[in-house]
Amino acid sequence: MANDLRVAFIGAGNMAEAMISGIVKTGTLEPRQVTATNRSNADRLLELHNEYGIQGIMRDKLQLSSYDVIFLAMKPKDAESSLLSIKDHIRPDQVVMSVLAGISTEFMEEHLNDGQQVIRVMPNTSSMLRESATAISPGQNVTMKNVKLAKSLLSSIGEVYVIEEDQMDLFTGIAGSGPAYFYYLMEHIEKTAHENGMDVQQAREIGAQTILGAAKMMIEREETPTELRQNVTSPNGTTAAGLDALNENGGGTAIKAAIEGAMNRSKEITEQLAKVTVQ
Ligand SMILES: NC(=O)C1=CN([C@@H]2O[C@H](COP(=O)(O)OP(=O)(O)OC[C@H]3O[C@@H](n4cnc5c(N)ncnc54)[C@H](OP(=O)(O)O)[C@@H]3O)[C@@H](O)[C@H]2O)C=CC1
Ligand SMILES: O=C(O)[C@@H]1CCC=N1
Repeated sequence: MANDLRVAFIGAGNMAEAMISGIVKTGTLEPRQVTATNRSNADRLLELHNEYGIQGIMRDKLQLSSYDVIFLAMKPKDAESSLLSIKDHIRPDQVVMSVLAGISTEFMEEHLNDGQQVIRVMPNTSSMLRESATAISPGQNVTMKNVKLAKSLLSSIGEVYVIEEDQMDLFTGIAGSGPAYFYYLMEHIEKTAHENGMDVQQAREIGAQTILGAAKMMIEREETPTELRQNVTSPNGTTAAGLDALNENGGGTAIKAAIEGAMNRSKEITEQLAKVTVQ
């Protein structure tokens, strides 16, 4: 990565930190190449500076023209005002990468000047450990050079997938929101283990190692998840009893509902913002 590349984050919350951690701790960028901004929370900026060595400055002090990449990392409700606030302070050769759920490249392009380069990005908080599943969908004006830049920058926080934008809501339901489903699963593993007499910390380690092992099997082995599940399941054994209980209690339906619930919320954000803009 070029050592004169400069990246600014507008919005220095959880997602920005997860990305900054991955980018800086892997040495992909030097801390001096990264700036994070907030509108009002100065303590947070100091915290990020102390932890990662990056620059933290208030949003109104940010010299936008000095950055090659501008990440938008505030909440979707603040997208429109943020886009309008950067619109006339950036050049067409700078690229705006947004991690905001439900904010389309079309919406970004409409709120920026003609020809502006934008990329929609959906990472997840596992960026912190370089284990994100991150999707990118380039807008219509982006150069191949900047798509490559996005891929190499984001590969420092995990795997990168270039997808069609019409799959972005679904990707958000699976991968952007996905870590939370596994944390929820773990909360219930811990609770059940505790109710049955196990120490919570020990249950956490055992549960996490089990999820990690299963994830690695799916990544590294050739068998499908169905074959892997069948390999665990002895006839009339313990797994069969567990899976029967999962099915009887709507396990599969709940997983589908979670993914589609998040996906539909992403679509809804897009639609709500389009309405606000038209009014
Ligand atoms: N958390 C996650 O797992 C993921 C989140 N995302 C997306 O990332 C975005 C941020 O989420 P998250 O980090 O969780 O949110 P947070 O609430 O943790 O962070 C948002 C930050 O943005 C700042 N902010 C808000 N408006 C502005 C503005 N106009 N200019 C500068 N800074 C601003 C806030 O500080 P202040 O109020 O001081 O300005 C705050 O620090 C969301 O759009 C979400 O959809 C995407 C993938 C995963
Ligand atoms: O909950 C949210 O809206 C964000 C987007 C994906 C994960 N967190």
